[in-house]
Amino acid sequence: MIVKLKDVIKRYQGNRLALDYLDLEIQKGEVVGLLGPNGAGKTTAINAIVGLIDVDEGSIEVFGQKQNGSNRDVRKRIGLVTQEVTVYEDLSAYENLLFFGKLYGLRKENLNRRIQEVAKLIGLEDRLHELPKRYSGGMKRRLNIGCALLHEPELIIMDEPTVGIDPQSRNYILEFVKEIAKNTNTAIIYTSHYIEEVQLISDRVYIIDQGHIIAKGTVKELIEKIKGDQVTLIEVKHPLEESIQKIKGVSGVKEVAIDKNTYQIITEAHVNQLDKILNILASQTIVNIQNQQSNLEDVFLMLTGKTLRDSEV
Ligand SMILES: Nc1ncnc2c1ncn2[C@@H]1O[C@H](COP(=O)(O)OP(=O)(O)OP(=O)(O)O)[C@@H](O)[C@H]1O
Repeated sequence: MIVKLKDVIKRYQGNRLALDYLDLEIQKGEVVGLLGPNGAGKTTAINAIVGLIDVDEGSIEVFGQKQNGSNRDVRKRIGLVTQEVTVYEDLSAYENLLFFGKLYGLRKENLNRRIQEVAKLIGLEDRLHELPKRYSGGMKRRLNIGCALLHEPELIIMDEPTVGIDPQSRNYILEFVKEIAKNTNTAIIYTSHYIEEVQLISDRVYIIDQGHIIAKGTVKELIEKIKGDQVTLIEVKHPLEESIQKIKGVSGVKEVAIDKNTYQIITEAHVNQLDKILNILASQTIVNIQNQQSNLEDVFLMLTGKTLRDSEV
């Protein structure tokens, strides 16, 4: 087992519970997606795994050793990509890689070989001698990730690595995470509040909400949970909060939420209550109605009664 968290509790000032009996396990070679809205506890969980914060209760083992924050051997085997980009803007990309490589104890041929390999992986081999301040946000992000990969860590942790970057860089990152997973035996923890990403790259997914794992399994297993349920999306011009309760009152309706201008409604299979629902929405201008196959977003909605997005702060 690469990582094992059991009943971990973390309280911040004011008794705010960031982790609430959190359990998490990651095996060698697995890509694990940690999916949850902003404030769910993803970063806190990562900081606890890496040993950057102390937790109040529970146990954390990394590479079979108890995590106590001061074990340098454990730190050296982890590649951490934090939410903030931490590259030196006044050093070239090459010099950044050189600097971080040395920090991890790489030397000479080994260091050079790794810089070339990583530069290729992150797609910056042609722009290695430019200053990152001339890069796009996405390129800086890729360089930042590259710096954490040089020492061939056995565990890579990426905290929302695609937030706020261009789609090209985003695809690049997703592709090379998949490539690392395929070609090496590295365990990867990838946090995100983008369902599509997690769905695309994870072997297993943990859904976290309010510091607690509310569901786990492969994407397929999670979707199985609501298999048979129907998901209906009704887009209106001006959705009304009060309609949610009314729709929930229709028999066969399991969960309702509003995402932007769209009511997301999960109903039991073979129950057709569309006419009743449309009656409730009679005073609202309907733009579009569609039925869709269930996805992880719907699993989240079923489990928490809210969409991933409306939990954002
Ligand atoms: N240093 C801190 N002091 C007090 N409260 C904190 C601190 N760090 C996090 N929290 C709180 O703990 C909870 C979990 O935060 P955390 O950053 O782990 O969530 P997250 O899922 O990573 O969200 P995000 O994607 O926004 O970073 C939130 O309620 C947050 O406000």
